Amino acid sequence: MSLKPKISLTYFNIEAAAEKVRLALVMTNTEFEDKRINFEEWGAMKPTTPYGQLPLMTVTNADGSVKTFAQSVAMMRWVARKFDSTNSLYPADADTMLEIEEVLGLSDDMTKAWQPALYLGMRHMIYGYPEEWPEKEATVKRMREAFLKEALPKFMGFFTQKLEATGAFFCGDKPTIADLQILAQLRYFTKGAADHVPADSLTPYPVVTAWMDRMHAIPQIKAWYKL
Ligand SMILES: N[C@@H](CCC(=O)N[C@@H](CS)C(=O)NCC(=O)O)C(=O)O
Repeated sequence: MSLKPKISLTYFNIEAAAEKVRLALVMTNTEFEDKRINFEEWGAMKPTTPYGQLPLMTVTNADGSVKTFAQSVAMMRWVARKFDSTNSLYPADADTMLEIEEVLGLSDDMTKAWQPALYLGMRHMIYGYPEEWPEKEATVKRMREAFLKEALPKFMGFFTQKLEATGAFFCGDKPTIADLQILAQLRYFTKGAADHVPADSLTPYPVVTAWMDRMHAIPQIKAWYKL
């Protein structure tokens, strides 16, 4: 019998990049240490990490060997491939994989559209930039409002089309890692988590919010968020 490796996931005490990995671990009923550090601890830890970024995942195998990995999407794919006994979260079959990867690519495109507006408002905090220039706050506001007005409806339209075609999840009748990544990505827009991004930003997209409700009703996810 092969024993499951011990997994420790280190990130900040937020959802963001680590949440899709946590969701893959939760969905596959894989025990893990959910290690959350604060920004002060991060200052000391950053120079010791391979790429100066979190999340990091440490895997301790049954033979005692230990390896640490970066890159959240790689972690999510690995967890799903390795631990999903139903083989439906990220099947190895090439045709299914292509469908899943297409949706993951679409989600990445949305992230690229959002990140400039997000990071301009946060980089003084994360990277310690000495950031007070005139018009900064107004620029952040303008960029975030432009995202909500132009890019968000475009991506919600794409997501709606995909979900209407299946009537269930992004790639068929079962959730895959594409659903996990997009759920983690969209929850942010329902929480009032960023300035100028209202908690009802997704209300105009009922097909997408109904899918979010479906995801939140999955027993492991429901328990994870204590819903
Ligand atoms: N491609 C990486 C990106 C990781 C990343 O951007 N991490 C950010 C937080 S979301 C970070 O560690 N920022 C702190 C820093 O750069 O000092 C991944 O998906 O894991």
